[in-house]
Amino acid sequence: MMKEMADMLEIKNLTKVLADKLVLKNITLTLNKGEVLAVIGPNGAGKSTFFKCVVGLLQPSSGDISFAGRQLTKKSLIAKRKIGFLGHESYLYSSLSSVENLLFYGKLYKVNHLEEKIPLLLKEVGLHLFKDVPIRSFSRGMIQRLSIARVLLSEPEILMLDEPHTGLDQEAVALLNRIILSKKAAGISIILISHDFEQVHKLADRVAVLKSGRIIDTLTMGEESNLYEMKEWYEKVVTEG
Ligand SMILES: Nc1ncnc2c1ncn2[C@@H]1O[C@H](COP(=O)(O)OP(=O)(O)OP(=O)(O)O)[C@@H](O)[C@H]1O
Repeated sequence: MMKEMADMLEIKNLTKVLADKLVLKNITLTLNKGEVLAVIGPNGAGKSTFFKCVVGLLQPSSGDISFAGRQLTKKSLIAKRKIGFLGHESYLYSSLSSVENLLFYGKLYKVNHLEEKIPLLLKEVGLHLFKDVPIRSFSRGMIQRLSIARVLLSEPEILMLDEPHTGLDQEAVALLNRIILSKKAAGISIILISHDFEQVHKLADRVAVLKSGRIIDTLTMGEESNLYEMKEWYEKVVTEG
């Protein structure tokens, strides 16, 4: 039981073949409760494919994924309910308002107390003044804020955020980081894909480097770790790995 609490997500020997190419090669990773893990790596390394396999948008070619000690199967609902996935697409409906979009997803995921939760979430992401406007008029940053609200709506225990800072202004980056750190403090486990070393340094407890479909090294961040050293480590690992 203790082990189940510690290991929120356990990925063992995950592989994925796409169009005859081995895109993920034996990925083994564990995510602990309340941990922020950053996955970094060059373009095309397989980061997004890795996320899609874990959340069930892609079927892994082989390997095991367990959530709190329970194996995720092909049609597992656990992944959908417990893992909140923020990908490159917003999955939002442009003709609907913020409130309507969140109502739609809330009903889909059978979220309780939707009427109370939606205004609170829109306030949390700073969109409450635009709550009834069809989102087709939204900027990229506003869409990203609403996507974050959508992901948080079902109160996931794991957040998987694929390049969540992309397209956000400084204020929105700060807001997103506050949300990430407050969820971590509440015991939520978070995996983050990012090309932004500054944000990775601010947020991550551990950093994993994915290159050519393999995790080639990981780094545990301490109190003392600095951004410059993290970048140096990454450059070395990617050059040699
Ligand atoms: N549907 C697909 N069919 C064939 N190959 C694919 C498909 N999707 C992705 N790939 C290939 O898989 C590899 C990994 O792509 P992926 O998007 O996961 O990388 P990434 O690390 O997220 O890259 P980036 O940092 O550029 O977002 C790339 O070589 C890509 O061309």
